[in-house]
Amino acid sequence: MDLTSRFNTHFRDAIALFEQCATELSAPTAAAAEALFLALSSNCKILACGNGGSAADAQHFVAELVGRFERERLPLAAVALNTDTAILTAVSNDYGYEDVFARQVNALGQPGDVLVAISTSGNSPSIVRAVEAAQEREMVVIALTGRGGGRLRGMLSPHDFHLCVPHDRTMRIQEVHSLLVHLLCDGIDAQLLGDA
Ligand SMILES: O=C(CO)[C@@H](O)[C@H](O)[C@H](O)[C@H](O)COP(=O)(O)O
Ligand SMILES: [Zn+2]
Repeated sequence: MDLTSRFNTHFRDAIALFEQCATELSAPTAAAAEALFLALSSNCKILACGNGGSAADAQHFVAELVGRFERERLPLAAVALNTDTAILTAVSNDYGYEDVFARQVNALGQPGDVLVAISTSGNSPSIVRAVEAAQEREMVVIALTGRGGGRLRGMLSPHDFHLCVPHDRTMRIQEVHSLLVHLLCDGIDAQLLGDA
């Protein structure tokens, strides 16, 4: 097995996708970063959720906001909904896994808050329900998806933001999501602290 050649193909596929995303996603990601800054400036908060690798992305995003990204600044109001094992197990056990994030959105979400919903397929029921709950609570939704956006595509309103990676492979989509998380952090800090 020629792993070197295999990995070379991965690098080239990732480079081509990042090139395409630079063209297609820079503007919508800038708009999403502006919405996040506006919410934080209005004393609203950010909730983030995802499953599996996307759960890690949601935690990563929130850690950059509550801790810091590249520059010193005040901590920012953000919560990852996929981190508290007592809540995750209780809600899954008592209501079903589909409600695991929606229940927390209903507990914490206020009008003007932002839900960052991360799903490579756009079809995970727990994420779909979280988005429904956020919309019922008049929150703004920023959806990071792939594969055309799945069910989430048809649910988003003109006030929401859809960052859909134009690829069908989960690993490739997640690689771009990881960059998008950093761009959103960079965009918030640039608006807070100026260009650096
Ligand atoms: O990271 C990976 C695969 O690369 C997995 O853990 C993956 O995130 C899980 O299968 C998720 O449950 C997929 O959910 P979603 O992205 O379709 O919402
Ligand atoms: Zn993964």
